[in-house]
Amino acid sequence: MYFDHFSKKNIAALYEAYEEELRNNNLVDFDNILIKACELFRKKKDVLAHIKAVLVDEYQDTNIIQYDLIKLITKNQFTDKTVTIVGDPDQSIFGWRSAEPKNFYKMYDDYLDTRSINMEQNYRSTKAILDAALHVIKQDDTRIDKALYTNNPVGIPITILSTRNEDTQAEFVAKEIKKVIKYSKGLLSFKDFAVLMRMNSTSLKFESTFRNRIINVPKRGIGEVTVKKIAVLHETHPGESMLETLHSIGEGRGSFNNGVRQKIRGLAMICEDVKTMIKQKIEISEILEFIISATDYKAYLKDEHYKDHEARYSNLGELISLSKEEHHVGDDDPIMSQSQTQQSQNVNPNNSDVADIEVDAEDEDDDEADRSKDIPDFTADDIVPDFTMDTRSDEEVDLTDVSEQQRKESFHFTQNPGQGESSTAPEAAEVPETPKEDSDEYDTPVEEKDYIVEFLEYCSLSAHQKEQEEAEGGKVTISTMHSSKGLEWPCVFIATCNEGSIPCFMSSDTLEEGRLLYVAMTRSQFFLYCMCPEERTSWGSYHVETRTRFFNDMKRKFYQSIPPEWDNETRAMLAATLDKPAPPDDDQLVTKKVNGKQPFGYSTQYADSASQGFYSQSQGRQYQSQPSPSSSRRTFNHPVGFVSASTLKDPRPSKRAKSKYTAPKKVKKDTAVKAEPTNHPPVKQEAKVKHEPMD
Ligand SMILES: Nc1ncnc2c1ncn2[C@@H]1O[C@H](COP(=O)(O)OP(=O)(O)OP(=O)(O)O)[C@@H](O)[C@H]1O
Repeated sequence: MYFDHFSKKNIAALYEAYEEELRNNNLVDFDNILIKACELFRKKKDVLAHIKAVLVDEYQDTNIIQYDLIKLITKNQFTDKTVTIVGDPDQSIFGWRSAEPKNFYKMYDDYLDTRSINMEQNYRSTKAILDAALHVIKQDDTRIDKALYTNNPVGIPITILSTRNEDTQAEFVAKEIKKVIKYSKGLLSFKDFAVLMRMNSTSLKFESTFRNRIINVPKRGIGEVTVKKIAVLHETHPGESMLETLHSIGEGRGSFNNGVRQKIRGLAMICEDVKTMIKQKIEISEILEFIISATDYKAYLKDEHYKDHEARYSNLGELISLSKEEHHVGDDDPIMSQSQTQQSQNVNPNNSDVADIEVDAEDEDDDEADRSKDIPDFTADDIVPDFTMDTRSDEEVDLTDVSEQQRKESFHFTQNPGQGESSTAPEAAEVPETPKEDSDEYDTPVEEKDYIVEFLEYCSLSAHQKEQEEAEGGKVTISTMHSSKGLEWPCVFIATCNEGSIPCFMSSDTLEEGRLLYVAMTRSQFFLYCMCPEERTSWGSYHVETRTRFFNDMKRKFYQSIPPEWDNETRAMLAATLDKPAPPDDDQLVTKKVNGKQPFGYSTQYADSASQGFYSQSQGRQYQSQPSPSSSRRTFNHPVGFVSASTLKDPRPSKRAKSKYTAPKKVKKDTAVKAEPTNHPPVKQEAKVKHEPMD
């Protein structure tokens, strides 16, 4: 309806106005970059004279104008140069932004001596993942078949797992990530996991669940880039305090988007409030409490320090208690002296950035393997089956020593004469004077804020964020399928593999949706989980969901409907796939079988001759696809919220599926990667087309 009213005429007028605005501001958008480059290369061919060769990657995503650009650069009297293009028609996923798979065939017309080289070896994924992904992509019967193979380990079948709804899906993923890290014994950390989804909106559930469970979410605050921009602005205005810079940004200085500007404005307001509190000699404990609350520091700790946020938060409590205690500053106190020296030499109290205060709870010197032990076990409400893996005591972060140490070394305060017991103001010599009413608050003498500055300075044991992240194994990636293109992770979860989501109800090109799922699946190196919630809520109402058609008729040996089981062989295969040394075998790591069957649905016969065993380059060790001798049998009980995918053909079509996807089989002529009737040789996977200079 909206579009009906918005006639083509209006759109044309709007576009003209948009172009005018770009011109007035001396700007070009991405499309214009291409258009203007083509214009330039047509008019001034000699600007291309220095180009010797052209290499185009992700060729399957080029559109018509990009193809013209390639031609302009490579085929004129100045630049009749070699061009090499690399692309995979099966990964053509940008049809909606005019990518043109037919560009592959155009190449043969325009470059007559084109040679193509098929690159069919996959170095990334296990054979099990490739098999499942090929099942999906092969449903496009218009595509050119290719003979993909890998010398990687067979691996384990992919997991296609039903969950009750999207909440339990996110819960499962959060817990499974922790479990896999734990069982991998140092092979994997958070950075090795990705959750991929068709639509951005799906990420919200994961973000909130990860906040609670893994405490690992994309940054929403003021990031590193913004901090750098603020610093540059500050430096270009000598004599201005940092707080003044923040205020000026809040009022519109510099190029920040509205969201960031608002955050900076908020930060400046917090600083102002703190200054006022200091002036009013408010107790440090109260100021601290205010800062913690105003900066939502608790949430920050949860986000950034998944492992020990509670311990860190209680450490802040310690700090507040400490600030309420009665202490005396000794002149010969080495800590005090050092602190004073630093302060008088270096510290401009006006620059103290309250938002950067970070209280570190412990030394992070434990290695990766030890860290994995720190991951808490699942709680009673776990939806993950009860694995028999040894759950040896997960070390809680012990703050006792830290707190004690901190207490010993802490900055000492004395009770402010005339104030109550809870007063935290320093002794008389260090009591800040109340600034004169008319004094410039930014010029407040250093001495006046000694007690605050020193206290904050001393207590701020901040670690560089990047080092911190590195120490904690990075972050789980949450990404759309489109954005995952070209990337890879040892463990990938694909969320909401349901009809309506993939293929997406908004897409008219089902084949492209299949390719998109193929791209997502082939991002994984070893573990691949395809999650299928049975119910979803959209716009306030429930829908029964159907698993995506792309999994229909998948061979049973290609997938399992329970989470992967772990044994030493799995871990050895994981290590071999990642080309890492395998951790020593662990008798506690139990192979589990479902009803006595082969745990993964893959029999040893499944492995082809090339992969009957597999070889770890790193260890020079030959592994066989045989069950571990230490394996024991186990039957799974599926707990609440966890539903076994007993069959991939869900007999119940969802309401949405019914309405949107009653006749999905027809291939739209203009959207498939269908070959034009042509005499050209077929293009296969990763076709490299090379054009030698023509005579
Ligand atoms: N010759 C090789 N030997 C060993 N490993 C390789 C080789 N070529 C590529 N790899 C590894 O295989 C993985 C995939 O490689 P790369 O990203 O170049 O492939 P790609 O074809 O661009 O993948 P995609 O298009 O699916 O994203 C990477 O981990 C890379 O290091």
